[in-house]
Amino acid sequence: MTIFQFPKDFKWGTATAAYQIEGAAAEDGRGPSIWDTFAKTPGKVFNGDNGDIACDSYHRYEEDIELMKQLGIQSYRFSVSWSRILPDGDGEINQAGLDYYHRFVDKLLENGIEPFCTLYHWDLPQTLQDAGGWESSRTVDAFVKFSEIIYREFNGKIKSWLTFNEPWCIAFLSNLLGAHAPGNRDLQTALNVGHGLLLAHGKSVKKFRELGIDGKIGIAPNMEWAVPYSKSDADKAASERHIAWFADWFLDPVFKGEYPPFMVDWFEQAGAKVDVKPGDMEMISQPIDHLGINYYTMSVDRYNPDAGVLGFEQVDMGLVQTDIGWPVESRGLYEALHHLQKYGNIDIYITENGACINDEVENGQVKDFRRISYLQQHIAQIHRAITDGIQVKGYMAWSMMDNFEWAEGYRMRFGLVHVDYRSLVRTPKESFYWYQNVIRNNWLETRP
Ligand SMILES: CCOCCOc1ccc(-c2cn(C[C@@H]3NC[C@@H](O)[C@H]3O)nn2)cc1
Repeated sequence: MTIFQFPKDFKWGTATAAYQIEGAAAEDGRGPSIWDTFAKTPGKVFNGDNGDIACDSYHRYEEDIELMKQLGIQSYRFSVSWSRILPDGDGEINQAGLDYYHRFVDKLLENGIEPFCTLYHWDLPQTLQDAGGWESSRTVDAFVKFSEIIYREFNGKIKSWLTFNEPWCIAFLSNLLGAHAPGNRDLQTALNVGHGLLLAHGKSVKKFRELGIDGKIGIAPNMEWAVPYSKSDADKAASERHIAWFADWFLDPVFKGEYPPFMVDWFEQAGAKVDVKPGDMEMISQPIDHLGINYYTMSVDRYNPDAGVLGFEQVDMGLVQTDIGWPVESRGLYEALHHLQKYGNIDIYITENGACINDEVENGQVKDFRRISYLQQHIAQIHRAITDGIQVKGYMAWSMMDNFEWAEGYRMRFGLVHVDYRSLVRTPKESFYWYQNVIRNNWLETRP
């Protein structure tokens, strides 16, 4: 057996997002978001599932926080529903929305749990989408207004902040691949959306500094590690495009003030170009304090000019897969963390990592041993990176509880806690108790 001791100030946590757990979609003044619209568009979400009820955490947050306390986490990552605060995106403030998040954050603090807040986790108010979405300066300005309201309201209560969750999903999954809301399938739109959200990020960070908010702020890209299928230059270039598509396309602007030139060229060959205005890149590259990284899987890539805009296909190498079909390869997390060092040795939080394992409750238990194996492998790789001097400061398992997994609806379960969506009964899984032990010890034990 090996013991991996973590630094004494390492933060163990879990993560969720508003639309995925809250429910109460039209309660207390909340306005519709693009996910309310998308989920109710036939054929977009498995089984026609939507977030009307979800885990009903809007009403059950005290029970959820009790489970977090039992788990022993130091930090809980959540997101704010923008359309609960500004129902039409940039108009009148809905005080009931602010009141809810005060009750919620106060309950976390009462229980000694640090609130780690994501401002934007995909639920754009529909009125802003109707007005052009992230391609429009109105949405960019509205995000700055929304973030300023939350900064001012929770200054002193919330000290860890993220502007955007998974820019790749917001820009490309949602506007090139069409798999997520609003479901566009156009490369130029995707590039415009990516630039819009980066501008909003930079302007919001600038506002955060101007207000003198007591805390730290960053952004949370999702990363997929990729290796070439063969030694050919074409396959090597394909895997490099894959990695850059998810990470560098957003992190080069934030840290270097420019898009990665080789990707700019690749997209231009595909007929699309970002319209960068004077001052944009200076605004986007406001210094940040930490980086959230969401990691789930890695890929073996082969060049294929017919395989979509990026010209790579993922080769099935027979790896164990989770129930959503993602290969399990924890070494990709280690490699991804080293890849990020080119931006400097910035504080990094693993803001999402977890496994889709769809085990159900049997005799009051959920024996999700495959999730334990996944978590153990990935946490071990984090320890390996820390040993190399990489500043990983925390780990937030995705997810605290089973929830609405976007286009997959409720069939895909990532939670440490099982949710029965009919009764809304929560049942801690075996992985909950395993993680509780890791947190209590602040070390990981590999099985003998
Ligand atoms: C038409 C082609 O479609 C291909 C699907 O391609 C992807 C890629 C990546 C994802 C994905 C999902 N998650 C988990 C979430 N992260 C944020 C949190 O809300 C979790 O629910 N991470 N990445 C989904 C789909």
